[in-house]
Amino acid sequence: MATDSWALAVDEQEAAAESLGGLQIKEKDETSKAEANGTAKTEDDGDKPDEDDKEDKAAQSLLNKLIRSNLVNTTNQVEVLQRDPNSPLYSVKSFEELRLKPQLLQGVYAMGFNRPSKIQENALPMMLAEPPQNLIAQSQSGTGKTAAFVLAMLSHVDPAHKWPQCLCVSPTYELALQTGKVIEQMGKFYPEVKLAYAIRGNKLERGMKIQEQIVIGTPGTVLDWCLKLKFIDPKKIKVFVLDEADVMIATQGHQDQSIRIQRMLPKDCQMLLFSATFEDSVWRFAQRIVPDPNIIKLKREEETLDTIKQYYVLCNNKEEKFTALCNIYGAITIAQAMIFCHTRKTAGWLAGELSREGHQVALLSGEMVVEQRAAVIERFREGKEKVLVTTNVCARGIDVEQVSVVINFDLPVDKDGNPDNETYLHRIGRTGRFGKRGLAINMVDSKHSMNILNRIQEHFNKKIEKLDTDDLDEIEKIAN
Ligand SMILES: Nc1ncnc2c1ncn2[C@@H]1O[C@H](COP(=O)(O)OP(=O)(O)OP(=O)(O)O)[C@@H](O)[C@H]1O
Repeated sequence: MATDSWALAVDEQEAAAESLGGLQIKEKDETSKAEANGTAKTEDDGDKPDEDDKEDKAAQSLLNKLIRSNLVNTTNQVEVLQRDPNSPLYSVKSFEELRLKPQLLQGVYAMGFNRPSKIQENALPMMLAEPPQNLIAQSQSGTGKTAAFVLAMLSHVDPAHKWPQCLCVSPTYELALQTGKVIEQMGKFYPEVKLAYAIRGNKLERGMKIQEQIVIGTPGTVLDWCLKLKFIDPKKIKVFVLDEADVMIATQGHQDQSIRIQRMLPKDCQMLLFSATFEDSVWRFAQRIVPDPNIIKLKREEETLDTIKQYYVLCNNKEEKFTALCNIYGAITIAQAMIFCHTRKTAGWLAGELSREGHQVALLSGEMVVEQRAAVIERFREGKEKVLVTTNVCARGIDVEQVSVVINFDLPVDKDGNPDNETYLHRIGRTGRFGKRGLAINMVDSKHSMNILNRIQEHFNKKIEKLDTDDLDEIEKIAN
């Protein structure tokens, strides 16, 4: 299906992904994974839904970090539960109030932070208090948790001591590297403090002792370094951070390893745990890791369909859906659109067809590793491409504010073929705060998909209007 310009666009995307630097781009063994999963039946000629539809929390979290350049705004209030309810509740509105070391304040400002984020206002005074306080903090990705605990670790180390004093565990190698980068950035003007990575592949000579004051790594390697190889003396650790607890517990074995690490630490070691979500399993785990915690929670901003105009278009097959799409493009001006497909095959086909029609198309699908996906999204955000065709892989977590038109080329369904209301809302919903008007167009091509649409409509109790894409006047109206 590839046309020259399409092939060129893919080359450009791949080059962009490679130039992202820092992290290695790895090939994934998609074929064998897809074969292993070969039973799934879909509307698309037996084609399989994108492999990465399966929740991959670590990849999602990494993608979020790679594409995010700013704090996520929220109007919700922070909830604080103090261990000692009688002690005054401190919160700060500026970094100066924290009496940070000048080198660290310089680092914070060099990163472009003017004032603490919502979660940092309460978390930082607790984390920097004397005596140290334990903390469990939950808030969505992008609200400033990493920056907060990095600042706490850097504040607590004594650079004169050449041994590990702060230990941070992350669920994956890549996530550990990302946090390491923040430590390096924030500690830029504090060069006496050094950082070591306890990650697979980082082999040290037996018998040696680590001199770096901060160690960041994955639970298995950290445990080995403390217990088996004795590179780290856990009794000298003053601050223990467990990051991304929700991602951590999704991986077999990480929970036990983390608990075993925690048990080796001294009683007065400060324990800090962070999570983007707080389901019961995370909460139970958090309580095993952090004794006598203070708790800070920041609710996620709710998405709504209130400011969205929703339509559906009746078609018979994917070719007709494509024609309808072209008619829409012919009638209204669409600055940028995201188009969601159920399978990689449909997404690839559609991207090729659109490209043939002269659209600048970006394609996002499961065979790309996270860094490549991040690069494609980045290019789209910069406006280099006007249409982003994607499978479910990026339905979550990407926040492209300028996109006002979302097209469900296939309706979102879960693995059992039922309507996936949550994904529907997440794709087209907007937070009240950024209540820009949006347009959502759903393509319906069978009785089955009409049924899905009706159920989505019922679920949200919001009418989805029928749109006749052969009638140009009618299409023009929806843009007003
Ligand atoms: N006080 C602040 N002022 C401005 N920007 C900030 C501040 N704190 C953090 N940031 C920036 O906001 C973004 C999100 O912060 P951070 O990574 O700490 O959030 P997080 O809650 O840990 O999310 P994630 O788990 O996805 O990393 C980063 O780009 C970070 O540099």
